[in-house]
Amino acid sequence: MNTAPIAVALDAADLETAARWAALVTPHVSTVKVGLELYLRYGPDVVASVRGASGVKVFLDLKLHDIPATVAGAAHAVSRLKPAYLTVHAGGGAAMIRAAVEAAPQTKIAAVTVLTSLSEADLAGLGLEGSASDVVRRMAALAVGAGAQALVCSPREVADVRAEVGPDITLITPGVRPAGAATQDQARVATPEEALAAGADLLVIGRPITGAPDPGAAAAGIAAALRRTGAA
Ligand SMILES: O=c1ccn([C@@H]2O[C@H](COP(=O)(O)O)[C@@H](O)[C@H]2O)c(=O)[nH]1
Repeated sequence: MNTAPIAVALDAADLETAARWAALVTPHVSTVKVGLELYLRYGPDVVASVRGASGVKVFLDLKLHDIPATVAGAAHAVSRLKPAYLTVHAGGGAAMIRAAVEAAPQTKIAAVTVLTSLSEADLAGLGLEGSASDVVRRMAALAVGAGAQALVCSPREVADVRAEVGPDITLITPGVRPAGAATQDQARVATPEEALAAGADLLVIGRPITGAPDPGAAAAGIAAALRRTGAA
């Protein structure tokens, strides 16, 4: 069966839970995502634990942000884990992004443009000029110019970003919530169907799946809804 273009965020407090969630969702989704909490608790071994025998793609969401030499070293260090994607913050600048790209040639470097937890008011508070879409598009152009092969943005900007960077860049969208689901700490959100229709390639979905009584059934339900609507 074809899996849905979803990366399930395995934001668990312990490795057993993360590995169990991964085993439950991998029949239905293309990718599982390891974030800072899990990686900092358990280190590199976490990747093999969630990958299991299924061969599911692993998205390493470490959001590297440091001087270019340090990011190059970190990207090189984790590239042996063979993640499909590794995140860096676009705000680290072009030289930093390029350093990551050169240090991990087998991994798609995904630049986080503007965190999906930030609202338009937050951006103004940070002194960033323009709408969220303006800021995201500026970050996207800079990151792609530095060699990033993927971008992380909210589903609300994805159509504008696609117009900015063209068809060859993988657009990844957290901030995805099925209709009626709680937004929690996400500020710029849309439904899975809206995100794909706007041009997203990979939807990051965490708590709406992992917080469900049966994460496997929740992932299967979202995947089936996307197939029904023709979105995936
Ligand atoms: O801008 C960003 C970048 C990364 N994330 C990560 O995605 C998941 C979202 O989880 P939900 O439970 O679906 O909110 C989480 O791991 C974040 O670290 C993001 O949300 N926004």
